[in-house]
Order: sequence, then structure tokens, then C-alpha cells
Amino acid sequence: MAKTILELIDATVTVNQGTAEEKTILNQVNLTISEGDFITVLGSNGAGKSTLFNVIAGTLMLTSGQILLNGEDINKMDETARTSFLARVFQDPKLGTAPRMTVAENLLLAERRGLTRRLKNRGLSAAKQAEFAAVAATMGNGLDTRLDMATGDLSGGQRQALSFLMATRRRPKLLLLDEHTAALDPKTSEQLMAVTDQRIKEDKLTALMITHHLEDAIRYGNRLLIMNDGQITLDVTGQDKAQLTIPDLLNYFHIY
Ligand SMILES: Nc1ncnc2c1ncn2[C@@H]1O[C@H](COP(=O)(O)OP(=O)(O)OP(=O)(O)O)[C@@H](O)[C@H]1O
Repeated sequence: MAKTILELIDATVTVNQGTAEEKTILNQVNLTISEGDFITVLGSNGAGKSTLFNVIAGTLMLTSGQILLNGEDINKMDETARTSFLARVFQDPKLGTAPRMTVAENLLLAERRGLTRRLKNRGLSAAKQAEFAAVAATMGNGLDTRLDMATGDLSGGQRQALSFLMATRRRPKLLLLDEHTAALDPKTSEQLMAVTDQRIKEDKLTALMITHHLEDAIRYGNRLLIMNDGQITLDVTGQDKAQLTIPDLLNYFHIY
């Protein structure tokens, strides 16, 4: 059996406590994530999907319940500390890359995050440049020919491909994809999705991906969650997931 990497136990977040706006936005969620899981996450607007990611990433603290990484309570670990094992890609291509730095410099930054200053300040060698060109070429969108271009001048698709490369460069133990293809045109979105799937499989990454594309949620990953009103209302894996159809999913949405 695959090893458990992350566990949420009765995870609850209540905002605006003690006021008229008090609301429980994550409601006693229990979730066990195994190493190598690729979990697609569906749910209507406001269902709590980003809240779930925020709790895992440490941008939101639990009001009650527990979050365990390899069995250790990390509820008090802040967002910065969690970047040692976790990376996140957002919907907006502008997040996650520094616009005035070149593509190669951004990649170098991602690779050296958390290292000592001496190592960080090492220049960009020809060998490194060649390595980055090879990595960027795997994205299949011309990013490899733009290594010296300021990131702010890239197309949205190229910039999002760079964000994805930066997030996966150091093989995070946990990868959170927060609608990372939603802002792209259909062809570019499909291309990034295929590369995402390939990278997750090849590097044996553990990943969660929020999406509103029902087709993608069924097609990719080994497990599918549906969230509604701060709770996980469907959690299917393996064959049960593979057999799901779009009408099945629509049916769940109508129920909730
Ligand atoms: N920090 C916060 N303070 C108050 N309310 C919040 C906070 N974060 C989220 N919410 C509320 O919690 C609910 C769930 O929000 P969340 O962003 O998790 O939904 P979502 O499923 O990601 O939706 P979408 O598909 O629209 O991105 C919403 O009603 C939202 O307004």
C-alpha cells in the first residue's frame, strides 16, 4: 500500500468568528493523501476548493482539527516553511514568476530557493543554460528559444508553462495546481495539461488539481474529489473513477 503523505483530520476553518458574518468554510474535512496520488478536485464556485489548498499551503490556519505531514502535525508551520515540501501554481500566469527577470534567471531562482547565499549567487553557466533549454523544450511552446527574454514579455501560455516548470523543478513532495490552465486558450490549455500529466507521472509527484473542466477531471489522475459547502461530498479512486462519465458528474452537481 502507498505511504500516506498528508492527512487532514476533522479539518475545520471558521472565518469571522463571533460576528454576524461567521461562516464555516471548511467543515470537518477528513482526507488522506497517499504518495503518488494525482487528485482532481471539482466543485461549484465557493465550494471550498481554494480553502482546502490554502489550508494545505499554510496561507490559512485551521480553526480546529489537524493537518499531518508524514504523521507530524504541521498546523503551526507557516507558508514559507511549507515551500520546502510544497509548490503551487495559480490560475494567473503573472503569479509565480518575476516579470523583469529572464526566463533562465527565473528558473535559476526556483532551483536555488532555500540554498545558502554563496550557492545562490553563482552565475548562469553555459552548462546550466543548456540544461534549462532542454527542460524548457519539454513544454513544446517555444519557451526554450526565449531563455534570455524578460518573463513579462512572454505570452500567457509561455509564462504559465514557466510557472509550472519552476514549481516542479525541485520535485516537490506535494504539488497544488489551482486551475492552472483556466486562463489559457483551449489548445494551450490542452498542451499544458498533457505536459503536466507527463511530468507528474515521470517524476512520480503527488498532486492535487482544481479544475472546472469535467473532461480533464475524469481523464487525468487516479482519484477525484467533489467539494460542496466546505465538505468533500465525493471521493473516488481507481476503477470507480475511470468509469465515471460526464453525466455522472453533472448528476452529483445537481444533487448538491
Ligand atoms: N479568508 C476568508 N475570509 C472569509 N471568507 C472566505 C475566506 N476565504 C474564503 N472565504 C469564503 O469561503 C467560501 C469558499 O471559498 P473558496 O475560495 O474556497 O471556494 P472555491 O471552491 O475555491 O470557489 P471558486 O471555484 O470560485 O474558486 C466562499 O464563500 C468564500 O467567500
